[in-house]
This record gives sequence, structure tokens and C-alpha cells, in this order.
Amino acid sequence: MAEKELKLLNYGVQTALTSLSRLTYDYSVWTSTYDYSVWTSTYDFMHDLNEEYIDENMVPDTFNSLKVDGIFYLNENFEPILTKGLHHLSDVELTFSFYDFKKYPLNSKMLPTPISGEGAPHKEGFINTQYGPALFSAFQIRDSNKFGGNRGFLIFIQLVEEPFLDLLNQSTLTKISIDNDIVGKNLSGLPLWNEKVKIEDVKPYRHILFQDMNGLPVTVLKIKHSKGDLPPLINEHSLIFISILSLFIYLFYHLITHTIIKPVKKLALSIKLIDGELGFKLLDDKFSVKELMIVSNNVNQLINTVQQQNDLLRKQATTDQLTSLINRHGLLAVLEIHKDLCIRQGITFAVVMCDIDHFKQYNDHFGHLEGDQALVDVAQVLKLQCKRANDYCARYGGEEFTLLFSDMSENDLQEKLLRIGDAMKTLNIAHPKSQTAPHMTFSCGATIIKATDVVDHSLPISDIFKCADQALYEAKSTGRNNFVIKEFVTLASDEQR
Ligand SMILES: Nc1nc2c(ncn2[C@@H]2O[C@H](COP(=O)(O)OP(=O)(O)OP(=O)(O)O)[C@@H](O)[C@H]2O)c(=O)[nH]1
Repeated sequence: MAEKELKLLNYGVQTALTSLSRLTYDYSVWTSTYDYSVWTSTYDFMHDLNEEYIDENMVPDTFNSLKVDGIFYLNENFEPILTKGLHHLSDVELTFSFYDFKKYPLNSKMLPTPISGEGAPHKEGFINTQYGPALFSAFQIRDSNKFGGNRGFLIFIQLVEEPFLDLLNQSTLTKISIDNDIVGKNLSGLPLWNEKVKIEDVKPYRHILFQDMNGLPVTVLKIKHSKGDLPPLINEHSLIFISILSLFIYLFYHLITHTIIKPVKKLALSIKLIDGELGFKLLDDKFSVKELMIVSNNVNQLINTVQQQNDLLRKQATTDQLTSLINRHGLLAVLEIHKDLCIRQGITFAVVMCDIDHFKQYNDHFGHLEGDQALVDVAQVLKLQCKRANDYCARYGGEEFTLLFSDMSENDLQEKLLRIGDAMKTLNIAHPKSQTAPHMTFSCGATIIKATDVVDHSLPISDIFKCADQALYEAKSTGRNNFVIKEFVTLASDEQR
């Protein structure tokens, strides 16, 4: 819309000048074509400056109908021979000074270049007068209509006032005012009215400079574009400010999200996912924010401490404090593993229950502390017999120990138990109160569990203990310091039999 308005505005100025020029032209035409006597009068007037011509033509009617505020006649030497000023709206006499138009050669630029051939050269533009800026239109007067010698020049002046502005305002959707207070103002860079329309950003206000024929500023036109006008609350500056602020907020939000919110969320999620059951996983400590790195490192230290304490607790829960062997709880876990290996891979394993003979008497005789030491020594002997990675020695409880040997035949087991008996003999813990031997002995009950013993993928651990226990009972009841290996029997197979 701004582009259209500017084009219309330029058109309006053109129209005003053309209209003034046409007045000049028509005046000449009128004098020469329609009223020969008038033309003659003018021609005569240019020669003799007769008063009648002035009385006939320099009257308010002429100014009013032509809408001009000044009429000037100059001879061929550019010298003013008649000047008449009358405000065409108020009929107030205006005392235009010829001085305004006498600055030859400067003001001669107002006048068209006289020609000798056919034609009616004319010139129009803007000029400063003592009443303010004005439009002017100058026309060459010739001997006859468009022919003959140069008899001088006729100039019409129209002050730049409401009618001119009305004309411009009618042509466009703009509100136009004039700023005549241009003295001392920097007007450089202002577009000229007759320049090619340059469409920049839509601005509510625009200034256009009018210059005279010497390039001196005459007036500045202030154009308010009605369509380009913005609501006062959101003017151009506010819009720029809001845009920059929005951009800043957007960038700030992204910066905060990227550097703080996302890393904090990531850290919070990582902390939430710490799961002792599955093992503690250390947090990533690569954060751009130093504080988050510190939090992550501190949490990692905590994880390490918890992990160590967990390991310790797990170890304590499965270890016998006195002998450092695995306890019954640890034994059950190990048994579960061997049971699964037997069920899935058919790997045989042997379970041996060892019970120290007459340990009550030993305690009674030597005291509990000595009894404890004997238990520690026996545990050492038994542990030394568990040579392979999958062999275990556990303290089942009291003076009772359980041995677990993986992938062991009955012959090998017999040999192993004999060796254990020998080792006890070698250990030679004096037991004067034993009715079996002078040194500490023990009795063992064992059973071997094979793949064939698995019924319906089932192998109850209670059955294993029951079998070994029965074998131990037999070993005890048949003299002690010996062992019995009993065939494994499950309750399920019992029922089948
Ligand atoms: N010093 C000590 N004695 C224990 C410990 N645990 C169990 N005992 C003792 O071991 C003895 C076990 O006695 P019994 O169950 O009668 O068995 P036993 O005297 O070995 O007799 P048989 O097994 O029939 O040969 C009890 O006196 C318990 O107090 C222990 O940790 N330290």
C-alpha cells in the first residue's frame, strides 16, 4: 500500500505542477487563439506596458479563477516588467518582490530556454518566496501563438497551501503536511519528490524534499501513511524491541534447556535407574556445568561405598565368622547352582556331611575356646581337600561341616573321604575323652547325585540333605570315625518304586 500511495503522491505533485503549467499554457493559448485582441494586448503590453492591459487582466477574478497567487511578466532580458500578487483565496494583496526572481543568472533557471522555431517552451517547479514555498510555471511569450520572436516570459505562482495539499491528499490515502521550518535542519538523504519511488520498509511517516531549480531546499512534505500506520501500542520501535526480546528469551530458554535442564533431567533419570539388584552402574560425569559434575562425582562415590558395603554384607551373610568358610546360607546358593548344572547339563555332584565325633566331650574337657580353635583347624583340613574351583566346604552349623564335590564318581569320593580321614589323623588334635580314638575324628555321610536322579526336572535340595544325613547317621551308629556313601533317593523316585 505504501508503494501505491507514494506513486499516487508523485502523481498528485505532477498534477499540481501540470495544472499550473497548463494554466500558463492555456493563458497563452487563450490570449493567442481565442481572443486575438487579448493576444495583441499582451504583445502590445510587452512593448508599451499600457495600463489598460493591467486594468483588464490583473484583477482578482483572474487570480481566483486561475487559482494563482502571483503573475509576473519578464521581458526578453529577464527583467520584470509587471508583477502582481493577490492571495487567490483571501483576495489579500501580496507584495511579491521581484527581487525573488531577479537573482540572475540563478533565477533565470526558472525560465524556459527561448526558441525560435515553433513551440511554446515552458518550465515549472518549486521556489522559495517571502510567503513560503510556491509552485511556479514559466512560459515564453512569442510574437504570435507558438511562433515569432521572443517577447518575454509569463510566470504564474501558486503558494504551497491547503489547495495544493488537498489535491495531494485527494490523490492518495495519505495525510500530508508541510514542514517549512527547515532552516538549519539536516535534510541530506531525504528523497526528492520526483525521484523514482523507493519502497523501503513500511514506515508510518515519510519525508519528501522539494528543492528549487538551484537545488536549494524549499520545503519538506511530511507524509503519514494511513495504511502503514501501526497501533500506537505496537509501533515500530516496540515491535523491534519485542522481537529482540522474544529472540533473546528464545535463545536464553534454549541455552538454559541445553546446559542445565536437559543435563539435570539426565542426571535425575540416571540416579533413578541406579539399581542395586542389577549392580550399581556409575553415572556419566561429563557435564558442561561444573556443579552437575560435582553432584555426579559425589553420587558415584556414594555408589562405590554402597557397593562395597553391599559386597561386605553379602559376604558376611554367606560366610561363617569363626572358620571363614561359607555358611549354610552360602551352601544353599552353591547347591542351587550344582543342582541346575545337574538338571541341565547332567553334571554329577557329591554332598558330604561331616560331624566331629564326641565334640561335646572335647568342649567339656578343654573348654569352648579350645573347641572353637579345633573347629577352625578342622575347617582348614577340610578346605584343603576342596581343590577344584567347583568344590566347596561349608560349615553347616555347630561341629557339622558339608562338602560339595562337582563331577565326582563314587570311587573318587571314597578316596577323597579316606584322605580326609587321614588328614584328620595327621592333624592329630588330641581328644582324650573320645571313645573312638585318641585324636579328634569325624564321621561322614555322603551321597552322589547324578543326572538320572532328576525327575521331571526336579531335584529337591531337602532330599539331598536327607540322604546325606541318613548316611551320616549310619556312619555314627556303626562306630564313628568312618564314612557311609548312600545312594541318592528322591521322594519322587520313592513314590515311583
Ligand atoms: N566350641 C564350640 N562348640 C560348639 C560350637 N557349635 C556347637 N558346639 C558344640 O558341639 C557339641 C555337639 O554335641 P553333640 O551334638 O552332642 O555331638 P557330639 O558330642 O559330637 O556327639 P556325636 O556327634 O554323637 O559324636 C555341643 O556341645 C555344642 O555346644 C562352636 O561353635 N564352638
